[in-house]
Amino acid sequence: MTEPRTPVARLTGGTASLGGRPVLRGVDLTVHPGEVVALLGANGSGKSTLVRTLVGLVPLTGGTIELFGTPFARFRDWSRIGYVPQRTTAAAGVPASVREVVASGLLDGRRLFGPGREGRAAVDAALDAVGMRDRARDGIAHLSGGQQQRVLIARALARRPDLLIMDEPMAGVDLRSQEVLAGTLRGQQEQGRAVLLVLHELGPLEPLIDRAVVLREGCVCHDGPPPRAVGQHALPGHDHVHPHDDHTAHHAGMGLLS
Ligand SMILES: Nc1ncnc2c1ncn2[C@@H]1O[C@H](COP(=O)(O)OP(=O)(O)OP(=O)(O)O)[C@@H](O)[C@H]1O
Repeated sequence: MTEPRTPVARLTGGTASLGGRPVLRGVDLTVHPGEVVALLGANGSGKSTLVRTLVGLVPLTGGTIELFGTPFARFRDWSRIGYVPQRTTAAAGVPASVREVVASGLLDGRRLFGPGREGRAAVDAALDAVGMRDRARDGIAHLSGGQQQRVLIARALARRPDLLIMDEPMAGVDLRSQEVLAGTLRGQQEQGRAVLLVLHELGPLEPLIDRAVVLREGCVCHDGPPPRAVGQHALPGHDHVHPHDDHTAHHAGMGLLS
């Protein structure tokens, strides 16, 4: 008999409030090793809040989180988790080079993760993985939105995370960046590492998704196979608009997996 594998993340009965308003209202979510899980739902359904509770950016008001089998309060092994936040235009004001941003992904608490040479190799590998090695010395502010997204993915990949969490990585990015993202998902899958990604629709990533969890008004209304072909737009209550969606993803996305 095989040992049941410890989930990489488990949220049980999770509740959270923002600005005094309940945003998560009793959410159960489990991510197993090697799984690629999509978190779907309409604007404001609580997707970002959910992933932010998992990385400690939003406190739970009720329920429990376990990461790699360890209760949240005792979890210290943050280098096993990579987090790519929802992209904003804030990067435009950051005077850092691509390499510096990626290297910052190796900061673990107050110390650099690993010795210098090993750290540099990890940064190079992450830059290669997203096709940005040749831009390493460029300022992040000089990149397109999609390229900035790739740098943030590389920043998370530099840790070689066992759980990679990405919040709307497809929003408003170009075709090449979508391809990089799909390659990242495949790479994680092949290495038996888990991915949790917030998406507003499955789109061309659908074949790479093992399971979809759909939130509606802070509750899980579906947890199972990805809603096939018709995508998330067929789900009741779907009404998603995205502020930085430039429609590139929708028009160019079909070439993603070819
Ligand atoms: N800092 C905040 N203070 C108060 N309310 C907030 C705050 N951040 C988010 N909210 C509200 O919490 C709810 C859930 O937001 P959240 O960003 O988790 O949803 P989402 O499903 O990720 O939405 P989107 O698809 O638009 O990113 C929304 O109604 C939002 O307006």
